[in-house]
Amino acid sequence: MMDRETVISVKDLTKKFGNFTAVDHITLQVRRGEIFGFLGANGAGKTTAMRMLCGLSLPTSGTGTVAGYDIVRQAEEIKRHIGYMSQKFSLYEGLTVWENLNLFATIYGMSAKSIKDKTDAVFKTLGMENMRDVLVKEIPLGWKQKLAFTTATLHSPDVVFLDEPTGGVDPFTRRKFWEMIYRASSEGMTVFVTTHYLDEAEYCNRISIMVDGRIKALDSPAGLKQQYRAGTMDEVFRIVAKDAKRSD
Ligand SMILES: Nc1ncnc2c1ncn2[C@@H]1O[C@H](COP(=O)(O)OP(=O)(O)OP(=O)(O)O)[C@@H](O)[C@H]1O
Repeated sequence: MMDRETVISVKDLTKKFGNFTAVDHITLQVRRGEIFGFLGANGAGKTTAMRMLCGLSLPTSGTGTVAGYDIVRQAEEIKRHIGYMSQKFSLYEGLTVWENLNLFATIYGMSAKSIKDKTDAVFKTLGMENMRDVLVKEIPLGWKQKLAFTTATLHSPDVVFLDEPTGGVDPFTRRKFWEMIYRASSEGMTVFVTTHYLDEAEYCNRISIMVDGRIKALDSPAGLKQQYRAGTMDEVFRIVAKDAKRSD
């Protein structure tokens, strides 16, 4: 039986495309408030696995629950209880910062009052008050990422899935983005994040490393470094992924 603090739990999750097994029997559990890093080389199967966890794609076999809902039978419920941000985040470039927030909040079914309270708080925390009426296409990438994270979490989901959320920005801007992740996690939100930046892997509570559709390693950054006698996560990753066949 799953305990109440387990927010993601999957067993032998598998996805095949024809004869090709993109995700091969992965098993993992993630706790409430945990920051879980989902690493793997290109083509390892991260996005495919994440889509199944978000209720966007059905597994070929295996079982699992996200936020207490069954990934096969209750995909629609899952979509309501999670947030999702991908690298090509879904902001509307031709709308202002405020209009974007308002649009997503309305889609989530939030009341006018809670939209106002929440967005006022967001502008304040992010120091974005003076960007309220600026078109999204005119703000820097780092701000867009923060805004995309904010829109993905406005409805206080149990889990937020972040697919390479900080692609293309410098280490300082990435660090700032991670401050938002920590804040969300300290408020009890579970964060499931893929990244290619191994410095970011160090910020996670636990990490799994996928190779050719399978989870080859899973532990805290310190635990993995110890296990592989490595000084950095970069080294750990190279050791674990060295026999990968799919990486390009
Ligand atoms: N709809 C599909 N049909 C056929 N093959 C697919 C499909 N989606 C993904 N694949 C294949 O499954 C494998 C895993 O892809 P996936 O996008 O999940 O990897 P990833 O780990 O997210 O990689 P990246 O870091 O490059 O995004 C790849 O070999 C990909 O070509």
